[in-house]
Amino acid sequence: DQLDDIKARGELVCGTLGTSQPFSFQDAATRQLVGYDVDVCKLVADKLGVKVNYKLLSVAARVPELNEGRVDILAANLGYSPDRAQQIAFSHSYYVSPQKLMVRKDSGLDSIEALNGRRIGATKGSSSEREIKRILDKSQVIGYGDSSATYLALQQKKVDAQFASELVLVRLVLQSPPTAPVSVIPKAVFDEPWGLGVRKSEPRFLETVNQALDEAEASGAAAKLFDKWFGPETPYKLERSFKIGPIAG
Ligand SMILES: NC(=O)CC[C@H](N)C(=O)O
Repeated sequence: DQLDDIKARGELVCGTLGTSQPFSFQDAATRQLVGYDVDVCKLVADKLGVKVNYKLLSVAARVPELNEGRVDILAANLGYSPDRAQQIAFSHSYYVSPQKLMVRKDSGLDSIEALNGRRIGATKGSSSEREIKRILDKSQVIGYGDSSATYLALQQKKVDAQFASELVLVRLVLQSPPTAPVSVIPKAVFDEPWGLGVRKSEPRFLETVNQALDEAEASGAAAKLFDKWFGPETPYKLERSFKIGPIAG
């Protein structure tokens, strides 16, 4: 099975985004791929005693690349949703993402309810795109290739709001200060657990992945990784509000 294959090969092929600071991105100084998703995948490789080979994927390509066997595992901002869980298996959750709406300040739109019936931009193929259609069911949801393209559409007034993970939104504003000032509506639309993705046909591999995550939780290594990427020394200054564990499906 896949677990034996990976060990024999000596390499875990991990699909990640590569464009999503602080989850997976190129370090400006070293040019290395770094981030929380990158480190979490490395925990799994270490448990298996193999090296990791990262493959960069778009948001929409993640599930097909996994199911067609071109990567072993996804560590790619992958949010749990019931319909996605029909297609792939999720590991225990290693991050919980508040999902938020960002608007232009001059729009006067300042609540989740005010956006129902408006145009909302989200990344094509993301759980954000799918879920916001369901929750704000009077809205027109427009999909863009990635979060930067959606952000541009918000700036250009092609959409009234952008829906994404809080840190994706924070990062967009830090990276390219808006020409039109924006604000994030403080109340989360929902909290999305993120997991590693594996093929449904590989329960033994999934079991080992979960062991690696659970061991990192028990040893404190997972909390350390959280602090490294999101803690007081980072621009985000977040406190860890979750523990690694099974996703309540
Ligand atoms: N833009 C993104 O990073 C998309 C991530 C989103 N949480 C998803 O799983 O689809």
